[in-house]
Amino acid sequence: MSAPLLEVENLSIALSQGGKSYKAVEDVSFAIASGETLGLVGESGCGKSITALAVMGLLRQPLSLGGGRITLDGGDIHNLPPAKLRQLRGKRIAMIFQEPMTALNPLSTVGRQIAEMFVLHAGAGWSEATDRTVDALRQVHVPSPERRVKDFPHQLSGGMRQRVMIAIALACSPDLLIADEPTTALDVTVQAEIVDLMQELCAAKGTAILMISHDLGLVANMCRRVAVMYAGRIVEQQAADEIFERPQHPYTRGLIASLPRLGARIVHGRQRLQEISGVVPAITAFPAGCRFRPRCQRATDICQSNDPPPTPLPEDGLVRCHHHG
Ligand SMILES: Nc1ncnc2c1ncn2[C@@H]1O[C@H](COP(=O)(O)OP(=O)(O)OP(=O)(O)O)[C@@H](O)[C@H]1O
Repeated sequence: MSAPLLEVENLSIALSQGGKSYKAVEDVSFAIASGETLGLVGESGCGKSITALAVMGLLRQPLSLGGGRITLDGGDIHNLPPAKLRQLRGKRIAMIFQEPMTALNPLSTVGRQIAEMFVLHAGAGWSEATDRTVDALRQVHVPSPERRVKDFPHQLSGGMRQRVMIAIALACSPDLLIADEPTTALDVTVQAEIVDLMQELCAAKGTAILMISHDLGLVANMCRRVAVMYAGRIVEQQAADEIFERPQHPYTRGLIASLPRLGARIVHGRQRLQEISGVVPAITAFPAGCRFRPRCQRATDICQSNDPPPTPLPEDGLVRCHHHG
């Protein structure tokens, strides 16, 4: 891989609760090169979103940076003064969230919210920004953009709002887009359109993507590499096709088995999917040894007593399991 654009090294995120400190995320490392796509996948509560917040420099109490380094082009993000960090967000790193309604200002027209990006981050005047806004809406295939700029977020459908979020995020051609479950709240047909659009625009602008999702199928389809997260740690990281061909961690296998497949057995009109039994443990109750042990069919004594260290796999991959393969 060429020199990384973003490098996250041994990231830990601390959670303060009831006078105690817990590690919500521990020893997480990954890198993304310019224009590359990396998927971060895992069930709800594994620590994907707070990892993204750490990359954006947006961790707030009770969460804080517990250790490690996050660098963009070699510069430590967390050492930047607040004003520089604000500049970096939007201009170099942009983020799209699951529910655009919470990220958009309900009291401001969508046109104004896009134009602000050009004014704040690209030094444009308001009249130039307004012209560029219409173009930006056209790029994300919003019909009649000249009229839509005057709409407020509640006047748009969920899919159109997410297109507006993409227009805002990509307005200044950022180096990195972090997309946190960007399609989860949308209808399946709209989901595919939004993913295609995001990929197409990022490829045209050379923007790298950190795609966060619980859906391994979606992530593997659109990303070159995939990092699988479980209970605050990356348990496997590999090229996307390798993850499907040769999954190494029992958790990754479980995620694959729970994906709907074409041609799979249909029982009572529905596909029977294999769910991973049990739930992700709470941060305050991570089990000793391997954190996946209570849910793992391969677990043996060593999994209870010893935390599995990261084992290197070919092509910069890694797995954390005593019985991988
Ligand atoms: N502000 C907060 N205060 C306390 N705990 C938090 C806070 N934010 C997140 N957490 C906890 O941190 C853990 C990881 O949360 P995170 O949102 O990163 O998970 P996730 O993998 O992105 O799942 P989801 O898709 O549901 O957001 C969860 O146990 C969550 O309850």
